[in-house]
Amino acid sequence: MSRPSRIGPDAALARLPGWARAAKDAREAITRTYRFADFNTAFGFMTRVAIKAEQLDHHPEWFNVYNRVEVVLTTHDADGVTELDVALASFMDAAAQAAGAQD
Ligand SMILES: C[C@H](O)[C@H](O)[C@H]1CNC2=NC(N)=NC(=O)C2=N1
Repeated sequence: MSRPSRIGPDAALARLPGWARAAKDAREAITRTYRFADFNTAFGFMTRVAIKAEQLDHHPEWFNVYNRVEVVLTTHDADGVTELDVALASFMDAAAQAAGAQD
């Protein structure tokens, strides 16, 4: 998936319960906020996602305060949402669940 083509947010969101259109963003992007037990758990999640992001060569935009991680995903190279965003979002959901995240 080196040159992903745009699938758009609706197709992505249909496969990603818990995710939403990033409404405050002028760009086409999807977002989800995870809450963990504490900072250590949140940062452990981010570390696992960072390793996956490097493998995919696809990187999240995210913001962390203590136990909260806000994520925005979009594919800069495609000017929109692609299969790479679905792949990274799905990995994040599994990692967050394994780390005991609450919505
Ligand atoms: C050169 C490198 O492959 C590109 O810049 C990659 C890196 N990570 C990326 N991450 C995201 N989210 N979108 C991209 O288009 C993107 N492109």
